[in-house]
Amino acid sequence: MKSLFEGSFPQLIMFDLDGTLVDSVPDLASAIDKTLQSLGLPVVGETNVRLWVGNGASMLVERALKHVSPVIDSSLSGRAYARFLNNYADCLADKSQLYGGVLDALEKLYAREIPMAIVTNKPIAFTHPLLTGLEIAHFFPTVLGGDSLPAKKPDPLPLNTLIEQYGIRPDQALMVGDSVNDILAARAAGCPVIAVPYGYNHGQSIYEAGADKVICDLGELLE
Ligand SMILES: O=C(O)COP(=O)(O)O
Ligand SMILES: [Mg+2]
Repeated sequence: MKSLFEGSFPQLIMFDLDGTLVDSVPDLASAIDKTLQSLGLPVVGETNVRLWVGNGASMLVERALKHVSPVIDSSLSGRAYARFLNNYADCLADKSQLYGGVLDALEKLYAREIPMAIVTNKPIAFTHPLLTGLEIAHFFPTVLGGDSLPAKKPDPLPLNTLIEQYGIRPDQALMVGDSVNDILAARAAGCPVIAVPYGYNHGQSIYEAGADKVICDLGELLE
């Protein structure tokens, strides 16, 4: 990471959440399948949900509905979304787990006093309980969810907002994420971006998505 920052460390690291720090798909898939079942629709399972995460909860529900139902009207969408919100609230930290190496890397970055923030497209109402459930909330004084601001990734607004809040230049911040949305947002904000290949990028390889670097373990951020 130092080579990206000419021998020093970034003054702010903005982490994506789902697919970067946390494998949240098992719980998202449970909530989606419970929602579909309650509407008399077929379930879709984890493998499909893994391809659909990354553009927020309402897009996830829309993608699941499109997969199972030839006709989707706004009433079905509305009911499905409301049920999904309830179902996911009930299970969001049941099976979700930090990826290997994440806790150790966060502890070491925290010990080096590098400010860290969360920039996720997950609704903020789910983000805080998930961070608390995984016992990593204390690392992140600032947390932006997909509905915290008028626009979410790939729009650069959340990143720009944090960069301004911390009073730094875009090239002094670093985005770390698993999807093309993270990379597009970072590019539009003018900040460097490191990607991880183990998360959710809509079934596409992240290696061709234009990150400055791809790392397999967040521990590499300390090298
Ligand atoms: O809810 C989502 O779409 C996932 O969000 P994230 O990958 O931006 O954390
Ligand atoms: Mg992600």
